Amino acid sequence: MIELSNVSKTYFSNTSVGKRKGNDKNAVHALKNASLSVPKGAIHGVIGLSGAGKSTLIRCVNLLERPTSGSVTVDGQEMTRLSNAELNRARHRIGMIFQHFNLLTTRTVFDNVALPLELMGQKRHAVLERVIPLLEMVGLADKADQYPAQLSGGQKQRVAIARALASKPQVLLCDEATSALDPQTTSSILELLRDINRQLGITILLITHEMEVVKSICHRVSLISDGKLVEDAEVGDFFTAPRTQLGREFLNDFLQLTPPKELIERLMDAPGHNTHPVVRLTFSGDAVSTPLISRLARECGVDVSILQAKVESIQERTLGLMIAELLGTAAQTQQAMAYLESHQLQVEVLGYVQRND
Ligand SMILES: Nc1ncnc2c1ncn2[C@@H]1O[C@H](COP(=O)(O)OP(=O)(O)OP(=O)(O)O)[C@@H](O)[C@H]1O
Repeated sequence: MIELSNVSKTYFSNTSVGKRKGNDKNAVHALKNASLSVPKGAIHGVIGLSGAGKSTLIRCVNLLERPTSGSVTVDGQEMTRLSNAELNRARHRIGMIFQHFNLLTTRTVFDNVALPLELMGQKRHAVLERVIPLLEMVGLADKADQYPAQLSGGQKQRVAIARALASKPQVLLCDEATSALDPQTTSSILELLRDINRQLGITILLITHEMEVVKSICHRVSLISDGKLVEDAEVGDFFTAPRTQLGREFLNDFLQLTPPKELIERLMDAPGHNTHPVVRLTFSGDAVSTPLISRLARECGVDVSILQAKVESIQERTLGLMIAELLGTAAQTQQAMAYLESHQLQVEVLGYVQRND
């Protein structure tokens, strides 16, 4: 449904032709050869740090930003080749919501939702027939005559969602749609988006910097870093086995499983006299319910001192995480790590600590 093929976007500080040819030292390469494929009916998340290029990417889908190179295809139509008139028509099939809602403050709730229909030249009775059910769907039928200033953040986003759906789009783009909302309102908006996806079959592409959003509603996720898409995975896989260091950092921040500060201060990069490895273990699937830690003691002669542990449920997959110190000789701890890896645990050595006992 949405295909980005080698999309790059460079912002030039100076629009002169000579500078555009590559001499502009202040040019920002916000997207670098990004390729992405979102099938019909999917909810796809793009996660990344601030400045990574998320907004640029999502705005390239409906050409609010025109890519510098590459192609964007939505529902079989190559957006990057359309004339302005064709692009306007194509945009009716792509709804968009924003972090700060972008409602017109001088229009009522009803009139905000009606706006895209009016712009399409629809008659009043057709507008009425479309807007009332939309307001019912987002739970705001009783607020039709109110103005945005009279609404909460969550209610404003509901109006924005109804407005985005007014032209019966097949794709909904969500630009940090819940970032300005508290956690409870965030989950109610995410639930609404999930319902819209299920009931109307609308394909959703969302950008976020929050793992919770990805965990709650996405089927698949891409990780963006410095303008490049560096991971693309099923959500369950991303949460159980991120392939990049940045992916692991997002996961660790989300799970808040970092070694205690006191331990970090004592961690050494390399093993030394009387040191023991401190490891972060990630396990999923069968490994969660297997008593591997007690087997380490029996089979490798290694004691395990557990410093932190957590079990999370992510879209019907169970994920276990643990930070532990492995106590034994160098040969024993090596054997223990190999044993864990052979049972599909991911083992990351965080460093080494000295023990004097
Ligand atoms: N109109 C613009 N002109 C020049 N540079 C821009 C423009 N828009 C974005 N950038 C730059 O492009 C890079 C990517 O910005 P973008 O807004 O896409 O990132 P983001 O991941 O959405 O960040 P955030 O989460 O902070 O909104 C940044 O370095 C940003 O400063």
